[in-house]
Amino acid sequence: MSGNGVNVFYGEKQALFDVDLNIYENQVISLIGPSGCGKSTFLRCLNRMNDTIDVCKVTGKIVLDEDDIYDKNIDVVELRARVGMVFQKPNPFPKSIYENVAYGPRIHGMTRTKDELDDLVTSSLRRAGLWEEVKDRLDQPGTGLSGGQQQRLCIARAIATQPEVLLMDEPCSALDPIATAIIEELIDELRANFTIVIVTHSMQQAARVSQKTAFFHLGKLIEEGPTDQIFTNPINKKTQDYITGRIG
Ligand SMILES: Nc1ncnc2c1ncn2[C@@H]1O[C@H](COP(=O)(O)OP(=O)(O)OP(=O)(O)O)[C@@H](O)[C@H]1O
Repeated sequence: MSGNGVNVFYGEKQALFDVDLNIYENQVISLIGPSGCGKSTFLRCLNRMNDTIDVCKVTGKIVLDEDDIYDKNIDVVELRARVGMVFQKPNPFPKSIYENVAYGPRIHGMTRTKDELDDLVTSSLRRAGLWEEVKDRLDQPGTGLSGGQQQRLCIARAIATQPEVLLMDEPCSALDPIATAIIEELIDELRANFTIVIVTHSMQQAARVSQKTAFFHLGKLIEEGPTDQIFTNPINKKTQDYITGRIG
């Protein structure tokens, strides 16, 4: 997936300026930068989540495989199945654990029989590292799980539609250190099957989970590259200032 010359405006205010970024398959890329620099705005462009904000206008081109995702013929519901999203605060539906995961495959007609749907729910919960903890209570409400379990349920829900790309907007910010460590391990495992874009405020987290890192500042993509290089040998002075704590 890639963004080319992406600009985003909220009314008169421009939030992103001419961003070019390639997102490579089966890698985790972290978007980092000080508060308000446009990380979440860019993330939300990738599955047209910004469409839900009236005053928001996106220009430029974002391509998934060969498809321009802002083309008028793109079905946005289908796009969001191909580019799934996990939010900052776990937000399971007020439904059973099973139904949370079965919802997407059902509305997208991905399975033909109940057995197939059961298999998909099971495999999604397994991949999200939650199966062992919930297999005996699939009919209980998702909202009854712990915060970390709820976030893994949301990950299971997002991967149940077999997306190509998974977007994560500060997925651990509402979690304790143990739940965070579990999610970070999971992100590393999921990389085998999905491309992951994660917004994080934690440079330690970016260093732990991602192969690529992109640094944003005041709406501009300042620098991107292999995570090791960004954190040990950044080219741009602004990146250096950020990673050493001088800005942000
Ligand atoms: N719905 C909105 N309406 C108007 N302006 C917005 C909206 N969402 C974001 N902005 C503005 O766009 C800019 C970028 O915001 P964005 O949330 O993308 O930054 P961020 O880097 O993700 O910040 P944070 O780390 O604090 O979440 C900010 O100036 C913000 O105030």
